[in-house]
Amino acid sequence: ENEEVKQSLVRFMDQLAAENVKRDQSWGWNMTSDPCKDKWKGVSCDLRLQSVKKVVLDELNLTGVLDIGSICKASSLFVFSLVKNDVVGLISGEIGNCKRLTHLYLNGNKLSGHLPDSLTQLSSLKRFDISNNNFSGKVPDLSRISGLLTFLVQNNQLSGEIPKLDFSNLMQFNVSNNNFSGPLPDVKGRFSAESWSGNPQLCGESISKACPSTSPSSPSTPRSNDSSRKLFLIYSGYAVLGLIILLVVAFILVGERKPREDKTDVAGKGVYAYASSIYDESKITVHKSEYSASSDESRVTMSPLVVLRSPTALALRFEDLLRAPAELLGKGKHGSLYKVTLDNGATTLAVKRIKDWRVTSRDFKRRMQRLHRARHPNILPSVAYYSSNQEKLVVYEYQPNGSLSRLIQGPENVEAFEWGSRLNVAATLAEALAYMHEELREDGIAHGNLKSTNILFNNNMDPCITEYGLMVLDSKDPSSNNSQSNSFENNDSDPAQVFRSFKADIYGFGVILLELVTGKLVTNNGFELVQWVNSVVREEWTVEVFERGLILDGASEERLMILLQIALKCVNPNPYERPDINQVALVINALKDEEDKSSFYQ
Ligand SMILES: Nc1ncnc2c1ncn2[C@@H]1O[C@H](COP(=O)(O)OP(=O)(O)OP(=O)(O)O)[C@@H](O)[C@H]1O
Repeated sequence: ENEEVKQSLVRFMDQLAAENVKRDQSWGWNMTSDPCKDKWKGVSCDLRLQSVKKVVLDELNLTGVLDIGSICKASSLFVFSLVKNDVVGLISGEIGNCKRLTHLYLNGNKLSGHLPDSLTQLSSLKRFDISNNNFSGKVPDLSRISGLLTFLVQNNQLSGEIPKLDFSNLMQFNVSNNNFSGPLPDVKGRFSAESWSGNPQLCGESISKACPSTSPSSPSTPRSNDSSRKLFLIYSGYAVLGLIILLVVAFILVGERKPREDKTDVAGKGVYAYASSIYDESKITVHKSEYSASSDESRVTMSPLVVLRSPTALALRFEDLLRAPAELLGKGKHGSLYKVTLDNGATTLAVKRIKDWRVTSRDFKRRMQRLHRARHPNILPSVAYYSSNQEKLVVYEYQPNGSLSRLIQGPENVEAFEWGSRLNVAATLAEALAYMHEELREDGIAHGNLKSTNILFNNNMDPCITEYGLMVLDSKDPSSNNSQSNSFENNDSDPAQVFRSFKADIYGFGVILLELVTGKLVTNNGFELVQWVNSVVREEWTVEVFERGLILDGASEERLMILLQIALKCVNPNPYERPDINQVALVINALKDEEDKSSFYQ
């Protein structure tokens, strides 16, 4: 860390009034030592970048005030935890510097005062726990933090309406025992009544308390008021009617004078307006490009693109997509992938053209809409899709930071992929897959083609699973325990087929784990890698399996071995013997916690 950051960190610790804590030589947090090299108390670093990654100061009897602006000077901070101390106040400072902060745990202190507005700037935040403190006032609008998984603020004195949040990914939520008031947000009973309890002024269906009617009419209103309101309504009715007639006449006159405008030119109308307007039209005309339909004509007629979310400020249009420069990134068994550049390079998309998917447009659309609703921060959402009888396209945002496959097998000069980060990736992916399996089991939609080229790193370098649900097992293929095919004939409702496709994901995940621990190249759906690992383990040379660099870097052999055992269970040739993803996620997350603890306290 540079001197300025170090100074801020020392200031941060001084504010915590840590003098009542015995600080021995190993404590650090002074200007004469280095947070990373000298392993300051509670500090973990990115070994390659030598930057502070985590600060965990749980249960250390710390008092004083929390100068969050100073700790945020370490802009590479991911995790900040100050659980169960006696800290009383919060100085908000430049909290926005903590751009990469994903975990903020302040629970179990005596923190009071208002929450700073700058919290809204923590756009990477996933876990937020300030429960069991004395915070008061309103919670700032956090609805733009789209990846929030945990929001725990119970046992404070917070007030105002229930804060604005993006509820779509939230898994843990509790606002109980505060002074919140007003109606509950519409979250369809996803959280138990206890999560809201202890807020006497809250109302809503989920807590069986009707909200007071907002209608202004009341029996005690004087009669004269009533009649004047009636008169006002009558006159406004006439005025609106007059205005409508005027507009219709003006519209007809203008229509007669002007030549007909291009129907599809609706840029600026907003993506959703555009999507629905073209969706209602039965057909639009587009120019053929390299990755458009296989017809030889230069102009072909197609059904429209359905836009789910737009990565650009303007509406995403199919014509633009087809006309834009496209670069072929890959041509596999299941289709091709193109990098498409729009708006003179301002927007880059990845367009997957799926080969031979025999699914009706109706079923495809239903599947894509269902996938769109099951959102998770580590699952890359599709931006748009297109379906005709000959063609299925799915559009994603282009992720410039490469895939997991590239990171594992990349040349020596790409950044070292250390053991802690590998375990982190494994735990994140397991959690994301567990979430999707839970959400989509009833619909029978598994990933279908889980492999390390389909794990991409987003702008925060968080791993994201892409192409979820775009492949389906071929029930007629006897070797389909782990091979995928698009011979899809709406088998989502066949329980045996659904079972096998979910278990094929477990196999795919097992191969990814093997890649992470061995650092070896995968070919043929990982079949050779699985064979090789099994043969080495059979000969009891298990340690030889692990990538040498990991052991040399001091990765825990015990934890490597546990991860290997999980991987081998996942790639069991018998799908019935493969574990459930929830069990897998649980064990890997426990491993990760252990790893985190050992690196915090070593
Ligand atoms: N949204 C994206 N942004 C950036 N790169 C991507 C994106 N989606 C895929 N890629 C990368 O593009 C390359 C080609 O993708 P493609 O999907 O064709 O490969 P594949 O996953 O090996 O094949 P298939 O999915 O047909 O089995 C892969 O290296 C993949 O990591």
